[in-house]
Amino acid sequence: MQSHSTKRYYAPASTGNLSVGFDLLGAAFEPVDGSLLGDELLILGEAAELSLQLSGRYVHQLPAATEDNLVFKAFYAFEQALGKPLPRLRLQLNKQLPVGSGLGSSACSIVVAFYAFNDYFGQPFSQSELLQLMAVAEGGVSGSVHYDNVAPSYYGGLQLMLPDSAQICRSLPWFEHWRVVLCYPGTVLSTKAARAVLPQQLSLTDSIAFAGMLSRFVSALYAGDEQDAAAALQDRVAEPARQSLMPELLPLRTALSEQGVLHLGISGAGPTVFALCRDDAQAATTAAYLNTHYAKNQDALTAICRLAPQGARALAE
Ligand SMILES: Nc1ncnc2c1ncn2[C@@H]1O[C@H](COP(=O)(O)OP(=O)(O)O)[C@@H](O)[C@H]1O
Ligand SMILES: N[C@@H](CCOP(=O)(O)O)C(=O)O
Repeated sequence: MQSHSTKRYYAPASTGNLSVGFDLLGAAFEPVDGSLLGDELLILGEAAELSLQLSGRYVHQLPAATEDNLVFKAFYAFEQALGKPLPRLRLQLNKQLPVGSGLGSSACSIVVAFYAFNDYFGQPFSQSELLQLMAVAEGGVSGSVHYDNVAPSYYGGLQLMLPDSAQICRSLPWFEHWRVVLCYPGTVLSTKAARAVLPQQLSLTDSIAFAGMLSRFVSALYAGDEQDAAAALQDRVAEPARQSLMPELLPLRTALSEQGVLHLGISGAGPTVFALCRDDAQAATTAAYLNTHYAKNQDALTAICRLAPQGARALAE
């Protein structure tokens, strides 16, 4: 039961890379049916000890020890960054995103936690300071700092990372009628493991292709050229190395492409795939197709989404 002083916070799921922007591009998504696809954190009150209750559809995928939970770690990281002791909180994490899924699950818990602590303790950190704390925490999980999940989950929308810029990232335009079907098969693939297969170096040809395709995508978004934007969704960095971890990707892409789907790519580090659809009708048939041909077990999740304009936020109590 919630007490009167309970505060509720939420952060949305995100797709890192969006095929064309390895570690540099990420989008927050929300189901078109109005449901929430993301983690929720409740601050139930204050107490002598920090505590965390766990609930939600994917609670069974979380580490058994509370101390290993990223929400717990986020509290201590927040306190350390602040440089003064904070009152201990009674927390509840409603874990609605599968872990090791490619839906930015670790980032989502990190983002909702830092957002909640910053709000609860009177906004001691600016947005970009908070985002940096989130990215460092995410780097602790995946093995290297990358912003392509924390930035969209925090700010919402489609975010392009801006290396060496104080602003860190910037929102890009999007085609409002586009739909994205996210399909998580129900099997776990850790981001760390999926990063371990990546090449340590790119050839000059691949480097130019990577920069070129990302530029083409961004330029097409600004030009309002939907066809060219979809055509630019090509991954020259991670996908070639990760195909062996996701052998169903190419056959699924071929089948969906024959049905007119604009693109099928790996969401984050996988195993979730995202299908870019031109409208609601195509998204519905694509969701049914992926549910039949890619979902593996009861943990599987298929959602028809649109870009989430809003990221982390407080929910009505
Ligand atoms: N609240 C949490 N949400 C997600 N993962 C968590 C959480 N707390 C701890 N973890 C651990 O963090 C790691 C997240 O794995 P990762 O492959 O990065 O997931 P994802 O790709 O879905 O973000 C796992 O080892 C998981 O046990
Ligand atoms: N750019 C990262 C994105 C990882 O996303 P996740 O949702 O799988 O954690 C990568 O491709 O490694």
